[in-house]
Amino acid sequence: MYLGESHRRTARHTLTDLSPTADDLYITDVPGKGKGIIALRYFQRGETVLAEPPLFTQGLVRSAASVRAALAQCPPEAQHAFWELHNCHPARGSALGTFETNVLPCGANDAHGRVAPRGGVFATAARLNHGCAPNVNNAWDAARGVLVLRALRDIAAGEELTLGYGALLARREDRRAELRAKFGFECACEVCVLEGKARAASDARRECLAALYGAHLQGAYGDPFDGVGEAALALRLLREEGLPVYESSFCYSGFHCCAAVSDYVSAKAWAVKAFEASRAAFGEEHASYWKGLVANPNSYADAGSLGRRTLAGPDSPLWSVLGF
Ligand SMILES: C[S@@+](CC[C@H](N)C(=O)[O-])C[C@H]1O[C@@H](n2cnc3c(N)ncnc32)[C@H](O)[C@@H]1O
Repeated sequence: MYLGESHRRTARHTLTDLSPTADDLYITDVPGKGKGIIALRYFQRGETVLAEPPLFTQGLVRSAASVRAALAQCPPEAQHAFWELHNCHPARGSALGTFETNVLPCGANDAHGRVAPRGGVFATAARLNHGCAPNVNNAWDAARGVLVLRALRDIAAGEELTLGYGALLARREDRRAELRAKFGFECACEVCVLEGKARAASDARRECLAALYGAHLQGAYGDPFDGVGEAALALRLLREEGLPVYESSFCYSGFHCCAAVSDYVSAKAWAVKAFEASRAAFGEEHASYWKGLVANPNSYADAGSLGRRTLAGPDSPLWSVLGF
């Protein structure tokens, strides 16, 4: 959502009443979504948008009693902030329902089934609405004990910040069904409101991405040339769908295939792209793995494991010529 100049002025007018918790963001009503967070300035891709400590955290096994006990240890203003939050699970009671509506991982949740050992509730980040083409990503900074939100792409002043709550590589009906079941809402994001041919094209791209993601996660590339071509195709589809959060995973496939056939020029180009995507989504520290491979792609464990061939980097014109 991009708010025009007049909306921004109106929104700024309400700012004084809403006491923003960060100078560059503010929380306000967003049509059809309850409250949401609006960027008050331009954020560059990879920039930290918010770093916030939790009000309190809980382990994976939690109950209304454990939430209430943790809350009782919090200062009164934190308790007040918690009770102000949305509860989309009223059947689970006010304490547990509010916690489960707003919890974000304090650790890594990933595609390999790793689940963060704790979850926390954050006064500002809890106001992030879901988007099927999210513009921020969340990562837990264990050293500082804060949740960090980073811009996945450039964000304009006046844009709403959105996070992916569920599986994004799925058709609209499947995404909506998951969000309805888990959070009780009909997604009103800019991808879900597409109709006709635009919606069919989006569904087809996401279905193709889901198939590629599943195969590449298992290293099922087939021939290395096909693996690199599929990775290039995936990057194009991700660009068209506004899904940069998956870029580094596909860059890994491109890198792996090129390094395996000793094409270190192309491997390096994939590693550079993976580094940039990983840093934007997860931060410099997380991306350090790629820094080493940019400098020395031949230090990769599977480097040179297949016969020598020349493939191509992610931005090679070859891929569009060949229809990838
Ligand atoms: C974690 S809260 C987000 C902040 C919330 N809007 C509020 O007012 O505090 C999750 C709830 O926000 C609403 N929501 C989030 N994303 C939405 C979307 N894309 N479309 C419609 N409602 C959404 C739903 O009511 C959902 O249960």
